[in-house]
Amino acid sequence: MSEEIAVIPGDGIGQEVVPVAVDVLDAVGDFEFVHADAGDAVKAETGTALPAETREAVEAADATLFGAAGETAADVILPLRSAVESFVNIRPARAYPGVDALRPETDVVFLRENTEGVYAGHEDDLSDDLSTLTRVVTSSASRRLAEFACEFVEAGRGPDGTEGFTVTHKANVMRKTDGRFRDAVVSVADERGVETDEELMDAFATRLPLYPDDYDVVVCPNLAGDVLSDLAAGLVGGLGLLPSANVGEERGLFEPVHGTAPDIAGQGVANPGATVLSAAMLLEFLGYDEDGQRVRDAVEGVLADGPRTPDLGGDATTEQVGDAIIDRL
Ligand SMILES: NC(=O)c1ccc[n+]([C@@H]2O[C@H](COP(=O)([O-])OP(=O)(O)OC[C@H]3O[C@@H](n4cnc5c(N)ncnc54)[C@H](O)[C@@H]3O)[C@@H](O)[C@H]2O)c1
Ligand SMILES: CC(C)[C@H](C(=O)O)[C@@H](O)C(=O)O
Repeated sequence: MSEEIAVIPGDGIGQEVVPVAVDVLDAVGDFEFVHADAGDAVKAETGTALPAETREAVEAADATLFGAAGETAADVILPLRSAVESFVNIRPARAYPGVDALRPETDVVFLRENTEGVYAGHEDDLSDDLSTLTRVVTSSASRRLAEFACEFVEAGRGPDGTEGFTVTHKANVMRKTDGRFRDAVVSVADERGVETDEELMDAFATRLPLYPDDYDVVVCPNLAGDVLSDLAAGLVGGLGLLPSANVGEERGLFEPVHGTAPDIAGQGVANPGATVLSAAMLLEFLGYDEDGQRVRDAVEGVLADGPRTPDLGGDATTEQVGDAIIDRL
């Protein structure tokens, strides 16, 4: 292994959890790490939240590990997702043995459209009283996401080797935009013979907590994927456990779903699980499936036996949990 990995801790607990994930990657491989800055602190210092050299480091690297940015998050992570040309954000949410979860049966993977929707829209103040936002949906991006979703389930990458997926949307109201999204996704799945079911996203938000067993892979528009994956985090033990992979044709950016957690930042007690699990996704993206699985097993072992950080009812520090994960490796 000699791949180059760009490492951007960012702000808040990003500075605490990313070093743990780098140590984990270092323990299983021989990577070249290129450190780069982004976020609120670098903006305060230099006037820009995303320096050109950081973007260049991400474009040059084989993969990127990102922590979180604060107020400037949208100015950092959205351009970085596009710097790796990622069209899908994979967000697995599962409960782990030993972790007190609201819904221990939860095992669901969100495949979030990563380029469009309101995130690609233009926001305007048109008067003292009126602000507007446009929403962008193309058949091509929706079809590309659907192709990925089909390949994902065909390759058995979904929970329990599921062979189909759920598509969630609000095409009953946003008939043009979500209608286009829904039609494109369903027609690709039909062409490929992949089974789908559809659910309006408001009903989905009720049904997921009630019947988590009913869902394995969920394909959703960009904003819906953001909100629904956080909802799922609440079912499995919190944001400290949700990793994500922004995947493009050639490059990927891996980040926890959580943000900078200002309420606990600086205390050294953030749960590094989400970021270490993101590093496991990075390893798999680079083709090191066995190492990715080893990391996942180590995290799972520590979650089961402890030590655990306070968000999971323990009293361990980030560093102690990191050391325990590395001991298992
Ligand atoms: N990708 C990103 O960079 C990203 C993502 C989300 C939010 N943000 C930014 O983060 C800042 C804070 O946002 P927020 O408070 O809404 O969301 P958050 O994810 O930072 O925190 C929400 C809650 O979850 C807890 N939490 C999150 N991660 C945790 C971890 N690893 N271990 C233990 N507890 C954890 C926090 O303590 C907090 O109570 C905002 O400025 C927001 O813009 C950035
Ligand atoms: C901070 C924000 C731009 C980001 C998003 O909406 O994608 C965050 O909520 C996330 O889930 O990573």
